[in-house]
Formats: sequence, C-alpha cells, structure tokens
Amino acid sequence: MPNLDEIWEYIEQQFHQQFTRIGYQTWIESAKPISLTANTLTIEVPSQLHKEYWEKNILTKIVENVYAHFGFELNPVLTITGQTYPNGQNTPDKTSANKAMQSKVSENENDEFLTSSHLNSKYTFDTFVTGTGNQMAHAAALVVSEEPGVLYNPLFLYGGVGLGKTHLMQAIGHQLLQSQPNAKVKYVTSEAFTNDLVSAIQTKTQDRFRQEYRSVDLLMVDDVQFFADKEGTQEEFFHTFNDLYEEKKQIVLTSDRLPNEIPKLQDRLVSRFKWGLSVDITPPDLETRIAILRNKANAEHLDIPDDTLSYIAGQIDSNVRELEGALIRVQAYATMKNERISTSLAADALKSLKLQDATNGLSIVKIQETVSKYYHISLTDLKGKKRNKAIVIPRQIAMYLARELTDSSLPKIGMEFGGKDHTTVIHAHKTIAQNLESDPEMKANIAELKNILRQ
Ligand SMILES: Nc1ncnc2c1ncn2[C@@H]1O[C@H](COP(=O)(O)OP(=O)(O)OP(=O)(O)O)[C@@H](O)[C@H]1O
Repeated sequence: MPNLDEIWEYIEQQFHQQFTRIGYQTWIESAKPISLTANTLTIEVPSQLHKEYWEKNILTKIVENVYAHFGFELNPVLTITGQTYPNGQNTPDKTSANKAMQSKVSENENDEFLTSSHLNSKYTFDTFVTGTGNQMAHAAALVVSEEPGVLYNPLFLYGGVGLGKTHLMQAIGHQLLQSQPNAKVKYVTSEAFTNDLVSAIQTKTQDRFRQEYRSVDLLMVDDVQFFADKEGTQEEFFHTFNDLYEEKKQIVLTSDRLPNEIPKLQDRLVSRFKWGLSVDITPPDLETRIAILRNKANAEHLDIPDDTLSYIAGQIDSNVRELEGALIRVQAYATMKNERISTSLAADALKSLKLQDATNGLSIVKIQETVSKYYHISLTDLKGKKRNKAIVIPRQIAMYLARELTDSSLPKIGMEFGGKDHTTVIHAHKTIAQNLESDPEMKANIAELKNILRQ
C-alpha cells in the first residue's frame, strides 16, 4: 500500500500531462493532500467551486488511475480550506451555503474579431496572481474560458475598484481565443455599449448593432453598475442577453456591487444577472500583494530587493491599481535620484505620494471628523456598532460621502469604519441616495456638509 506522498506524487504526475499549465496550477497545485487513512484520501481544495470542479472532472479519474496503477480502490474525500460547518461536516447544509456564490447549472472568425475584441494583451491568466481574495473568481473564469456557455452563465464578477475584475474578464477572452481562434469575442465597457447603441440609433443602423452584439460567442461587459438610470440601454441589453443566453453563448459581466444593489437596474435584468454565478473579488492579502509586485517587477525587468517589495506591499493595502502605481512611482523616483531601488528610497518615494494625497484629496478621516462634529456624536460612535437612529444616520451619511468624495474602494471605506464589510457601505450609500430624493432636510444637510468639506 503506497503512502500519502507516493499517491499524491502519482496523481500530480498524471494530471501534469492532462491539464494545461494554468489548469494544472488552478486545480491541482491549489489542492493539498491532508491524510490517507485506510483507503480514504482527504484532499483540501480552496473553494466550493474548486470542490465542484473536482467532483465533476477529477475524482473519477483519480480513482481509476490509482486502481490501475496501485491495484486498490481509493476513496477520495474533499474538504474546503478554512470551512467547517455547523453540521460538523465538510458539506454545507442549505442555510450555510457560501453567500458569495449562487450557482446554477443552466440547462442548458477571424482576425478582424481579434482586433475588434479590444482586449489588453497584458490581461491574461498568465499574468494574474491568485490569492485568497480572488481564487474562486479566478477558478470560475477559467471554467468559463474552457467551457463557455455551459456552466456559469452569466458569470458576474463583482468587487471594489482596481481589484482585477477587468483583468480576469479579459483573461477569459484571451484564453478562449487561444483554444478557439475563430471564436467571436467581444469586450466592451457598459459606457461603450451605450455609446454604440446611441450612435446606432442616430445613424439608423440598429440592425448592424444587433448583428454585432448578438452574433458573438463570448460577450463581456465591464462595469454594468453604469447601466443604472439608462432605460434605453437596459432595454436593449435585455434583448441582447436573452438572445445570447438562448443560443448558449457565454456572457461575462463585472460590477462594483451585486446585481440587486445596482440602483435602478430593472428587476428582469437583476434576476438574469443572478442566473449564473456571482462571485466577488476582495482585496489581496499581504502575500498576494507581494507576489503581484514581484511579477510586475519581473515583467518590467526591475531589480528590486525582496524586503523592498514587502515594504511597498505593506503600504498599499486595498487596491491593486494603486499598488502598481506605487511601484512605478518608486521606479521613477530611483531614476530621478539616480539611485538603486532600496527600502529607504521606496519609503521616501511613497512619503511624498502620501503628502500629495493629503493635500489634494479628501481623506475618510476628515469626512468622519466633519460628520461627527456636525451631528454632535463622538467619532467612536460614528465608527462603532450602535444601532440607534441618531447614530446610524450620520454613520451612513459619512459612508455615503466617503464613497462620493474619495477614490477609496468599498472595502477600504468599510475598514475605516471599524472594520465593516463592503456590503454595509453599499447599503449605506444606497439608503442615503434614496433618502436624498424624498427628504429635503437630509438633502440640505448633505449639501452643507459637502460645502464644509470643500473648504
Ligand atoms: N491578481 C492580480 N494579479 C496581477 N495583476 C492584477 C491582479 N489584480 C489586479 N491586477 C492589476 O491591477 C490593475 C487594476 O485591475 P483591473 O483594472 O482589472 O481592476 P478592476 O477591478 O476592473 O477595477 P475597476 O473597478 O476600476 O474597473 C490592472 O493593471 C491589473 O492587471
């Protein structure tokens, strides 16, 4: 009887040959053999989605291969990293199912398109670094690129600013074009979709517009939260969506929030957006941020010591775009000073960045101080958990202003309010935005607060 290491090594070998490199990294390298007791092999995988993939595509092969090679019947059991359920087992009961994921299995040419798909050549799976905050989104994106229109349709990626939604979405397009070079792949921002529609109406070329959007194999629409308020766009997109869905063509959407949190999005679109899989991307942890920086530095042939990369990753904690910006800034600073990149040089470069932010931009702290003074409540209460109205409303107003007046991501705002979840910030923003329309007093108060903050 082989031991755990021998079995695992054999399994790795087998799948090395069967998977593409990205597939191998995503499904096999991310899994960990935990124990082998009698013939039960316990394997830990990172998410529910990985578990489903293993159940569908990997487990049977393992049992067959191990039987053929070692001559005994293996009983593989999957567990999910960090998940223990109240029922004491590794399968969730219905109520504890992962909230971030609502999955449903549906029942379901050419060079010109390569250019008209508008993909950024840098946004591939190869250049995407995975970590706890994006592992499930990455795995879902890979599944979709391998089997478009089959399992997760639409795939709805959501999360804060600059966390890699566009990158991951476009990676699906690249991957699909690599395996099916004749596939029709179209990427647009939601604004570009609206603009195309408006100009089609103006030039009376709606038929061409429809032909263009409804004949693709993969349609990717970025930042669909900007569909809010655009009735005509929503109407047209509804029909585009239906046509593609019925034809089993893949749709991928991104947004900074969940479909039902997008204001003024028609119910019929909300429900369609939820048909497939909605999966969120959360800010990367320190290790992932370091890995992203290291990748970027290698790609740019920058010679940066590890401790300097760790230092930079420690300074910028919520947004990958800012993280990359910090690296570029350090690089530019080194060139300007004609010095090698070191931790102390990086500290100098980023210090001036922070000073610049403090003078140009409005900080969340300033908003909190101003709002708490205005409503005569303490800062601790403003950031705390008390639920009485006299505190909840100013808190929501402060969150609303932080979202409206700063570039901070939703998770960052949540963090600044005593570690609240980004969905709390979304909820606060929505509540205040709605009240603003019906409550003239609140409208006046917020206008006044904005004036104070501008001074
Ligand atoms: N996991 C990652 N690995 C490598 N690069 C990443 C990762 N996540 C984000 N990036 C990089 O960070 C930058 C911002 O990412 P992207 O534009 O995809 O974010 P986004 O979530 O779509 O933001 P927005 O909400 O502003 O549209 C890009 O240059 C992207 O390549």
